[in-house]
Amino acid sequence: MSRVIDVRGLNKSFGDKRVVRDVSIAVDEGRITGFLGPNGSGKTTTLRLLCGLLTPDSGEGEVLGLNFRTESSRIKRQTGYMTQRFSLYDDMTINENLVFVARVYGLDDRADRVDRALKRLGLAERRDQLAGALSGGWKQRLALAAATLHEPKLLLLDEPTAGVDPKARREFWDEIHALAAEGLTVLVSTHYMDEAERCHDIGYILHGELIARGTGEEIIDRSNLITFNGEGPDIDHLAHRLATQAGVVSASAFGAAVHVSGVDRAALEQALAPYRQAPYRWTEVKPSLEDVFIQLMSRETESVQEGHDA
Ligand SMILES: Nc1ncnc2c1ncn2[C@@H]1O[C@H](COP(=O)(O)OP(=O)(O)OP(=O)(O)O)[C@@H](O)[C@H]1O
Repeated sequence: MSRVIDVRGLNKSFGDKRVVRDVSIAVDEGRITGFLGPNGSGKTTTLRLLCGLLTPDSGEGEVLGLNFRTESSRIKRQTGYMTQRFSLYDDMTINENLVFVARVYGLDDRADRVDRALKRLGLAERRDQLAGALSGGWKQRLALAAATLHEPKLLLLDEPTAGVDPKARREFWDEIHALAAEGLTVLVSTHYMDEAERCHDIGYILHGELIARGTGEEIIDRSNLITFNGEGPDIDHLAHRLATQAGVVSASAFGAAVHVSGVDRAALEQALAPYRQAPYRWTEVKPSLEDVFIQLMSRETESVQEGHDA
């Protein structure tokens, strides 16, 4: 398996605002890497730097075996990019949109390429429908068809399924995995837990820094987070009360249960002590990825309170 991205010390500022801070990242061929983090943490900017759409202030390394600073135009030609907003033409059909994209890229065998993309993404029967008349899920498929029409080696997806229903999201991700199985390397920014769980690897970005990296399992193991699952009456109020206790990083209701997490076992036990009796039932559970991300995000609140330099 070859290394598709190997970049070190990436920095980017807009004016006096540092948006990406010393990011180093390595990604192997055929891997799907998800970038998570709060709004404005630098996910989109990092993706754009890696494919040469933005020029970094500093950093070195290779993307697709090319120098990512001096050969960005060659990298761009082998990269597909799907932006957050639907960027195709509502008043053109699916087919017309794809033919148009093929022309803009100057692709050969246009009709064949478009046919293959339509078949692959299950769009063939809808080829004459106006893009503007499609539901969110079908629009995303069309956008994916357009972004992969030139058969890129690297695919960047910026919050690809925002506002798309779970079934369409699942199908979209099945397709992403099929593409990855053929060797396409995928970088995706997302806020959705189910998407994070479908990535091979995850990077968590906070204030432009890559503060956690690895598989979901590795990130959970390294978090040192302790989580208890509690059941009993009036769970919503219990979650609310526990959330403000010392030693509790997060307390959230999930249906009829509450997930309470912390990093200091003694302090967490102390917070739970008043409720360690009937009718409440507690079991220690493995933290979920969501529990860990909430903990990572709580560092943001702390650093804002401490006056993080912008
Ligand atoms: N072209 C630009 N000029 C100035 N500031 C920018 C530019 N692009 C992004 N920013 C700022 O950089 C910061 C990081 O933005 P970015 O879009 O990378 O974050 P993000 O993590 O992708 O956020 P979201 O989850 O909301 O999409 C934000 O404060 C944003 O306002």
